[in-house]
Amino acid sequence: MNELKNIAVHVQEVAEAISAILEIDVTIITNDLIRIAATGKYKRYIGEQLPSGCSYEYILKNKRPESVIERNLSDRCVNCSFIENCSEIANIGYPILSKENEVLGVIGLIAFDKDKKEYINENLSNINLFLNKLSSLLAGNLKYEETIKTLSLKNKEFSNIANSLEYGVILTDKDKKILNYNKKTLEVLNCRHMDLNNKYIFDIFENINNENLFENNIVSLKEDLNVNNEEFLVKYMVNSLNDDMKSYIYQISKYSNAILNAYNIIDANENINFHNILGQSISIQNTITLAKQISSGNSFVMIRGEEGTGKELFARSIHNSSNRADHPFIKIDCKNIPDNLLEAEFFGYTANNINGTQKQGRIGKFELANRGTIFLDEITSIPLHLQPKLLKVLTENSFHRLGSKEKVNIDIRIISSTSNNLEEALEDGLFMKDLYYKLNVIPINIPPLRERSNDVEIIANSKLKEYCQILNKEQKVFSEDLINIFKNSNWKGNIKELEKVVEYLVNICDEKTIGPNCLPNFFNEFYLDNNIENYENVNTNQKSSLQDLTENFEKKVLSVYLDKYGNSTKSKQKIADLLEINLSTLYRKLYRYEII
Ligand SMILES: Nc1ncnc2c1ncn2[C@@H]1O[C@H](COP(=O)(O)OP(=O)(O)OP(=O)(O)O)[C@@H](O)[C@H]1O
Repeated sequence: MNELKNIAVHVQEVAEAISAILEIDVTIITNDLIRIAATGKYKRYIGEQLPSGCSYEYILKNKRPESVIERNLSDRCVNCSFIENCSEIANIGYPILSKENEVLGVIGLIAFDKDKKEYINENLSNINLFLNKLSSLLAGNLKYEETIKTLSLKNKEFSNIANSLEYGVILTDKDKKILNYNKKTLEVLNCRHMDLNNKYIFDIFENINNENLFENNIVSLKEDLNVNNEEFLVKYMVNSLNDDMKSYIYQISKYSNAILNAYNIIDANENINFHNILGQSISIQNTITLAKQISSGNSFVMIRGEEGTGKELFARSIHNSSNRADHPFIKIDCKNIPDNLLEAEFFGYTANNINGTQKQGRIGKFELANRGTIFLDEITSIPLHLQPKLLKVLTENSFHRLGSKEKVNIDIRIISSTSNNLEEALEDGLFMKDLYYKLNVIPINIPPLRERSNDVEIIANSKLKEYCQILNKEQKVFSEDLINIFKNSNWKGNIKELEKVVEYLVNICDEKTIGPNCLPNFFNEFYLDNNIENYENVNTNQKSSLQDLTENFEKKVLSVYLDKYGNSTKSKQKIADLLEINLSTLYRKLYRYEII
């Protein structure tokens, strides 16, 4: 589309102005020979195409002004398809050129009688000068129009971006007077337009710090806006061309939401559920059934089990199956947070001003978990002095942030866990009995892996599949021998440990079938230490002679040593030495058990 058409109204005004000054008819055409403005006779032809071969075509082509003073003598008119009907006796045309020297159209002055023809003829150079100025003016207007349109589009784009943001954005001038804000601002601050219009940023926030650019300021609202007593994270940026041309952008989010979002990003909790808990053994199936049964209630749950048995997995599954699932699941690692920091971790603290130094407040995990679940991991590590406070909070469903007198009401479900001997801690007075009763409403015990060796194969194979995918390796399988070793291992670290061994094997074993030869040394040692001498593994229900059992055990010992030290003659000599038998005795036994 020709750009002049975008400013057609303005072009017509220019045409009228020229005509009024020079008292000559004016027409303005585009570079595709469409008349977009005209005065006098030609006004009714606005919008129509000019005849082909007309004198303006030359101007468009040559980008130079032209004048036709003697129509019938001019070679500019001989090719014109309208020549027979044309009543013009003289004209002058001036090209409208852009800054880039592109021709946009032509301004034409037309004489229909002798007087006007003479006027043109006598004032040719002055008229040209005048038209030159007008042509530049029109081209300039076009640029201006384009700039305005681009700016309006940009403005729209920025305002749409600002309105799609998840946080509030306030724009102020250099004196911090509010100029604009996005829709989210009203929602985040829970206020109305009238609370922000014609206000300064200091009229909105209580203790906004103007020094810390780009830093998050924790601020609260001024008293009259302060409905929910919430705190906000405010970050601000300066836009500046010079000292006078300066504005500020304030990015505002609710403090609790900001922290919670950060948790949600770090903590990919939402997909974990009971279907993630593997195992067919009766003991784990019973545990899952119980956990499912109690998940919908609000009663506190205490999960007990050795290290790595899946306590957290159960806790998350319970939360995600409960009607709290849409609210946070927040884990507090009681064992790894120093005693003196645990209380602040639980309940948070308020901003204070010590020795003139502003200390920012911090929201506690109990506040963050409101309406959700707190998973208190390893509760026996909660220091004695904190236990009565915790009991009080859980009884009253409210607490105070450290340094604050204000009560914060909460609605949370506690799932606690321990892998320690809690009875011993109770006996020794290291854990308050009342707190224990409060937390232990529904006890869930997770059996260790060694008591459900049938689950080992399922879990090992499932983790193998998972790690092959994670580590981008071809799908591998475990050999039967390796599965047997796994089944007979002690797994002190339970599933967590099995998982690590599987991860190790996927990393280092290149073969498709992973056998015992890939096992790490530490595993062999662990296995030897814990299993060969582990007589608990003897199946007492099976009817076997002592000789059979002994031979079985002997075969197992020899296999494990062969796996560990290898099958070469030198290795066999080493095994014989270690087991304090002759090399020939070792060979005899290997042949007998068919493991050579
Ligand atoms: N039954 C199970 N099926 C599949 N994976 C499991 C199972 N139990 C535990 N896991 C996995 O084992 C690892 C350890 O589980 P989790 O952290 O829940 O155990 P934990 O008892 O809380 O451990 P810790 O005592 O070290 O805190 C996790 O990767 C978890 O997904």
